[in-house]
Amino acid sequence: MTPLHALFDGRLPKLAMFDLDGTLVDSVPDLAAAVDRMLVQLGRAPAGVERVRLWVGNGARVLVRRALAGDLDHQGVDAAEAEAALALFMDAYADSHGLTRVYPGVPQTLDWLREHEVALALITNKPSRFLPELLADKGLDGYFRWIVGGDTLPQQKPDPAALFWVMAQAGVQAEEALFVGDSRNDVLAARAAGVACVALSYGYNHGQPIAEEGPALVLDALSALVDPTTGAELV
Ligand SMILES: O=C(O)COP(=O)(O)O
Ligand SMILES: [Mg+2]
Repeated sequence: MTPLHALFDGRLPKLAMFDLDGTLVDSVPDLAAAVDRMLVQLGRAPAGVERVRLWVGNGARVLVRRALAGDLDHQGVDAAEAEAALALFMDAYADSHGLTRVYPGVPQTLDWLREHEVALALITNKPSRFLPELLADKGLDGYFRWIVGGDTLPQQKPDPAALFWVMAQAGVQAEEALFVGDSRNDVLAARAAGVACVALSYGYNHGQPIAEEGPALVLDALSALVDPTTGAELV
């Protein structure tokens, strides 16, 4: 039995919803390059990859505010300055996917799920304008029947709205659905939607172990989800 079967009482979910950054792709090098370009254009010091890794997860607007504040807690950032900086970041990040890598085992796992007739969806806080080209460039287009970007709905994760929207489109109940992510936002959104959450340990959770957020299962590689030999245990 695979860990996925174990999560669903020996069956498979009808729908698997995926986070993108930190789950399917390691996008921090490109995000950091764009953040640093923005900071330098503003006459500030670059932040560097390691700090930007701590700040990714709540979409571009919050990432820019964190970069301006130099801190995860982005209090006191001037709203007009943040909007101007966001425009610089959006320009800098456009079409820059060259340093972004697909994590090991991702295409194989998506293929497996597709072969087993699990419907697939993508729910990311990344602005939607970046998605078509990024997904195509990384060979991840064509898998997802529904794609929700950070600006597709008024709410972003950790709000569960996107999960509810996709489940309604798919005609699937929460008990028949899975969410796979890397951060606290993903675990919280899944919990609020009543959906089982699998988390990847390698992603970006603001420097904290994702196990602390209490997902149903933590994996070190996505392929372990559908591998009957891993012996992964439910937590
Ligand atoms: O762009 C972000 O901040 C995070 O995107 P994600 O929801 O795919 O992790
Ligand atoms: Mg993520």
